[in-house]
Amino acid sequence: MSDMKAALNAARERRSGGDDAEPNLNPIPDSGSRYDKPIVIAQENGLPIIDISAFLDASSSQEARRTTAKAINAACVNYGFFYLTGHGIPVTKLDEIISLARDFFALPLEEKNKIKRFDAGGPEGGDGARGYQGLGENITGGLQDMQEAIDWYRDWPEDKRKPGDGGPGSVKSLQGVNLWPEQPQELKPVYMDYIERVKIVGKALVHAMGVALDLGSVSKDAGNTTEDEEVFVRNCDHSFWVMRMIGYPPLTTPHTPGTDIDQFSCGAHTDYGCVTLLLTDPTPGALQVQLKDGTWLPADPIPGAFVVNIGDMIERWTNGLWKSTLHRVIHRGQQYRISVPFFYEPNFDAMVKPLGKCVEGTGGRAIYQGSTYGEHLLTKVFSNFYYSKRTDW
Ligand SMILES: N=C(N)NCCCC[C@H](N)C(=O)O
Ligand SMILES: O=C(O)CCC(=O)C(=O)O
Ligand SMILES: [Fe+2]
Repeated sequence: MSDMKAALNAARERRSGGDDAEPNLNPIPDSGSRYDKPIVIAQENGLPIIDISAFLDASSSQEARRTTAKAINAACVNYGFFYLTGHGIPVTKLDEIISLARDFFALPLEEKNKIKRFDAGGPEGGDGARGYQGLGENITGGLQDMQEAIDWYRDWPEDKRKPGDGGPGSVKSLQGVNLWPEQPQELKPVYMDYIERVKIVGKALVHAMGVALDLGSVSKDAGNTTEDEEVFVRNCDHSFWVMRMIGYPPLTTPHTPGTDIDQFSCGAHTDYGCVTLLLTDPTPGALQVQLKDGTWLPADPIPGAFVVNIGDMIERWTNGLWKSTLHRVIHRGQQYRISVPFFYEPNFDAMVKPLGKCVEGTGGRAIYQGSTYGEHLLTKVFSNFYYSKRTDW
């Protein structure tokens, strides 16, 4: 932990413009636009590439949809991860998202802290989950992640507040409104527009997943009205989405082969809900995905494509047929890395339990109990922050 602390302090020092400040704190990659190359449509030895356009275009044929759905099923059974193309969001828009994030993180800490996440010192005091989190504030697997970030969630309107006392696991931290930076000025309108577009892609994707599981063939005669290919679409019709804008300074401690890695940009974890649509800058070698044999595969960005992975709720709905895959970030590159995952999630109150069709297909026994997405999210949120007043770290 002391190495980690030293590294965090060194990074803070550099970013606050200490004596040995490096001039190139937050450089824009000099490779030009990341979208100046043609979109790759197939690749060897990597994650599969899925084109989602058949589920976005109302006039596409059943056959085209079936083909896409089959590819999704194979990708989800084998990896839980894939690249997504054909999403219809212009590359100029994606470039703008990354460059505005870069501009925000390059601001002085004092400016970023104007929208700091409310930290009352721990679960007992109640805390806010929305807003800016500085280096060292995020925890994964008990270790501090070398990253800073902003989290935005679906709005939680005042008149829909649930009673919450701010006690352990309280829903209070997720209620309220988002905190938006004043600088750069265009960030809020550009990101709000992006959220609307990426939600459409998320909806198409969970629709395709219902088709991929062949849920349309579930018999309604057997009194089953809750399982059909739109089951995920319905459970996400008020998606409690999360958007996270992350900045990663390069890790500072070299790793000795043969020893445990003790510093991560983001430690190994699974995502919590339905599908994550991840947009990153072109930095290679940072995001790694765990394969079934336990080895780690780099999931390097493909220009114009999202990296998509399924979350814990899809694993639960499919009774483990599709796994919510472990992934991690180890960024030892030269430049400051940006990523913007959009988590398209179920409704906060969606009850998630294994689908009958999936239970049948996985040996006949449900391996998960039912609970709501909100309950799952709350347990995660509270183990994710370094609380200022906790002393047991
Ligand atoms: N909504 C999501 N997935 N947010 C990002 C999760 C990063 C890992 C987290 N600290 C953990 O330990 O789960
Ligand atoms: O930065 C990345 O590439 C992935 C981040 C991630 O997995 C997460 O925030 O859940
Ligand atoms: Fe993740």
